[in-house]
Amino acid sequence: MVPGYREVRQLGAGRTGRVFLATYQETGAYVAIKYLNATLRRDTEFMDRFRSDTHRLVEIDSPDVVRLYEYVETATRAALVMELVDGVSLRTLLAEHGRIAPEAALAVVKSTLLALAAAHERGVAHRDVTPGNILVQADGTTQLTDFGVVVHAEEPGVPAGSPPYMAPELWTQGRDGPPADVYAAACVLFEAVRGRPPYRTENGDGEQDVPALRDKHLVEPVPVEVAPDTLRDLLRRGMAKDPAVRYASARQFAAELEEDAAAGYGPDWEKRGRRHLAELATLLALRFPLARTGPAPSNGLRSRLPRLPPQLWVAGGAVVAAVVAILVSGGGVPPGPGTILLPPPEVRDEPAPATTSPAPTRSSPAPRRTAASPSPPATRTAAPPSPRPTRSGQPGTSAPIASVRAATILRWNGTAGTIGVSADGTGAVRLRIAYTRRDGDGGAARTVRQESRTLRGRTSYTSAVTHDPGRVPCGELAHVGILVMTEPAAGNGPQVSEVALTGPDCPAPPTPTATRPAPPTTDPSPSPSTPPATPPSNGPEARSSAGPPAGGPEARSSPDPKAGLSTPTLLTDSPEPSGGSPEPAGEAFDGSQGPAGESSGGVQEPGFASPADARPGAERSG
Ligand SMILES: Nc1ncnc2c1ncn2[C@@H]1O[C@H](COP(=O)(O)OP(=O)(O)OP(=O)(O)O)[C@@H](O)[C@H]1O
Repeated sequence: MVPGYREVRQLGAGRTGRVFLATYQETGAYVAIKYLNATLRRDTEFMDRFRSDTHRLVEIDSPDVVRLYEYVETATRAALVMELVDGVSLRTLLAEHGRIAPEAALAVVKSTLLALAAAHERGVAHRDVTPGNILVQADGTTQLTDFGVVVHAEEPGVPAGSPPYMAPELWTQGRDGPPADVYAAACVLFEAVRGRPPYRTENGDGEQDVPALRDKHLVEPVPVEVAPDTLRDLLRRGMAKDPAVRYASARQFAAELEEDAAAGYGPDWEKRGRRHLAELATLLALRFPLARTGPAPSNGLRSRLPRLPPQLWVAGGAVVAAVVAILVSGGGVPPGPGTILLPPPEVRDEPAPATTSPAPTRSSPAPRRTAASPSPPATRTAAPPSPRPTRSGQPGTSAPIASVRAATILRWNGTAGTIGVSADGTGAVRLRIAYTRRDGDGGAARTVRQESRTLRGRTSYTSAVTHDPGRVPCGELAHVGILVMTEPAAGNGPQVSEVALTGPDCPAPPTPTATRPAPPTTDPSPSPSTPPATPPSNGPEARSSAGPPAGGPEARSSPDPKAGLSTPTLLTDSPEPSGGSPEPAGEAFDGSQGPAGESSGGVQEPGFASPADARPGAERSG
């Protein structure tokens, strides 16, 4: 383990190394640490270039780039300590949801291009722009990671990179650089709206036929005809075979994308795109690094297993057993000559952001240090950084906002529940709630309803929710879930809870020997007109409970026939030490509660697509 950090668990492994969730011991802040694999470490040409890139990468302070805090190299390890992004990769999102709406694709690629521009302007190329290196957070913002970490394909003579995204000049001259990054970003734009990269060649075993793929990149026209009209020019120029015909820079591409997107989808295209991404990402919230972990410990690591639903609650994918082991410690990285210590994670107090439009600026890193000793630099002594810098990214909100410490599902039984929110200030907090249903034991969860509420004027809120879970057929099982997130994002991340409701017993089949009609019986299944929130005594029964992934009291499910009778109102409030705010209610509904995808007052933001809208065939084309 890198000195000064404590490993929590492995987040994943790819072709270039393994990534761990870790905490910075001194402050408890979460970070992600990537260990480069041995093949890369043995490649001296790669290492020389990479080392020099890291010196420039550590200086990039852009909301679109995953911040590099430290690069630590010893004789046996090379580790990148990075900002932890509590989200999923675009690759995972596309694998689960298929293609995404054009506005969402444009929003991702705009952010990616701005990230590339920030790096290019410092003389660093990414070299491997793929959906796997774009991380999507619960608020729909995205960040680009893995700059310069690129491997050679298995085939001899194939340049380093990911073949589905490699520009012609890379194939023919091995020329990487900004134009090749622009090409790859355009390929990602195509993939986001089509659900597959622009060129595909698979041999019989489902593996890529790399030489055939090379030929397609070199000669086959860009398949713009299958893309929405608005995107066609962008794809044509972004993926031009000749780098001289391509956009001159990532920044120019971003500017033209912005223009075309506004012309094709209206001025609020980005807001809609981010909301769409936010919804798709939060449906995968149990895959977020912190969903399994809980809030950052203030001092050291809390040694406890996360409380999790027994099954991963995801849409569009198989339900997988979530067996999580927390790895409390890892092998130590022996300090030695050659250790390079770059600036440590930024240490910040966490004032509530003053405005919502730009992402908070991260302070410039401290001057770079080179040290042979593992002792932390002097700048590591201040207060803890936040678990993740809360990016504002709250499109459309203009009221002052608070920073949200935690959102907790205090109670959830499938028809009613209680959500607690604590904030550091009295500014507005948007509470977003999605309700899901999954029938049977397997299957995918689908969002059946979503709502949002604005909380303001207090620092602590308790908000009641009610929900009609729908009918559960006799003898069957339905899993009814609630997903809670806030804007700004809560320090403990999105919260989820799911309960299983069982339908009533099925009536026994009539016996064939009966000679006269049986006396009338009550239909054990609730009729569709049964009031939703008052399940009959033989109605759906909550069979199991699932606690929130982290923090706060566990959501216990118990059948509560009275639950849900009350209108969703609010709220209790913790007294302010200053004597309390004269402000009235802390919660204001900013819309009604309608089925997902329905336009219902202020809840469904214009163009806030439901997951169904994102599925193939639902695209808007120019
Ligand atoms: N800064 C980060 N914050 C949170 N998760 C991260 C971060 N960096 C990487 N991850 C996650 O760690 C996992 C492994 O990442 P890694 O970059 O090693 O593999 P990859 O991108 O899947 O493949 P490749 O190495 O081929 O690029 C992925 O699930 C990725 O989303």
